[in-house]
Amino acid sequence: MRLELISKGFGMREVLGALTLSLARGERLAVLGPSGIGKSTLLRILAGLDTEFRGTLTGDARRAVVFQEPVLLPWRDALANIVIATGCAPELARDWLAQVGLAGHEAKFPRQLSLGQQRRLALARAFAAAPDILLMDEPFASLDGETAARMVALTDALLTRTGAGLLLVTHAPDEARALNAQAWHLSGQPARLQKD
Ligand SMILES: Nc1ncnc2c1ncn2[C@@H]1O[C@H](COP(=O)(O)OP(=O)(O)OP(=O)(O)O)[C@@H](O)[C@H]1O
Repeated sequence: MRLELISKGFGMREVLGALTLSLARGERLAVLGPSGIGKSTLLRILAGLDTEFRGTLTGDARRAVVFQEPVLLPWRDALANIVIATGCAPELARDWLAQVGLAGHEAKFPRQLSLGQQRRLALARAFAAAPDILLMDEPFASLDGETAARMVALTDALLTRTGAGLLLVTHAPDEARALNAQAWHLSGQPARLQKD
């Protein structure tokens, strides 16, 4: 997957300036920067969720996105949340639930799960889609320290096991380090990407 961005703005305001970013399976990249700089905007472009930009996005990598809020279907149980979103077989969904430590929680509804468990369900759903690249937007924010550390370790293990690439948007350099992700910084107005 390769993005050659000329610019991205909202209305008259240019948020992102020219930048080039390539990412393949097995590669890990973290995009850091202050609040409001354009990190989520960049992730949404890479995810294919925002096509209103000047530039080109090329490649046929399968992508899955994990947002800060788990964005689950409230009236469907954990298993159905994965099956409906990905179209995968129930057995595969069950296997992914087990891999994120949610075996036995298949029939629970999102409101019956803690925030940490909901985040793990969202992670299982993302991996069940068999992505080449996992795009994560502040996925560890607002979890307590221990839960966040466990989730980072789990993400690291699943990325290694599946060979998926990672683009992580975060405020936290230590998350990038813990995931062995190369850190890039967004700064300036309009924002540019700089290697650490
Ligand atoms: N749909 C939109 N319409 C108008 N402006 C927007 C829209 N989405 C984002 N922006 C603006 O673009 C800028 C970048 O926003 P973005 O959410 O990408 O920043 P961020 O770096 O992800 O911030 P945070 O770390 O707080 O999530 C902000 O000034 C924001 O107000």
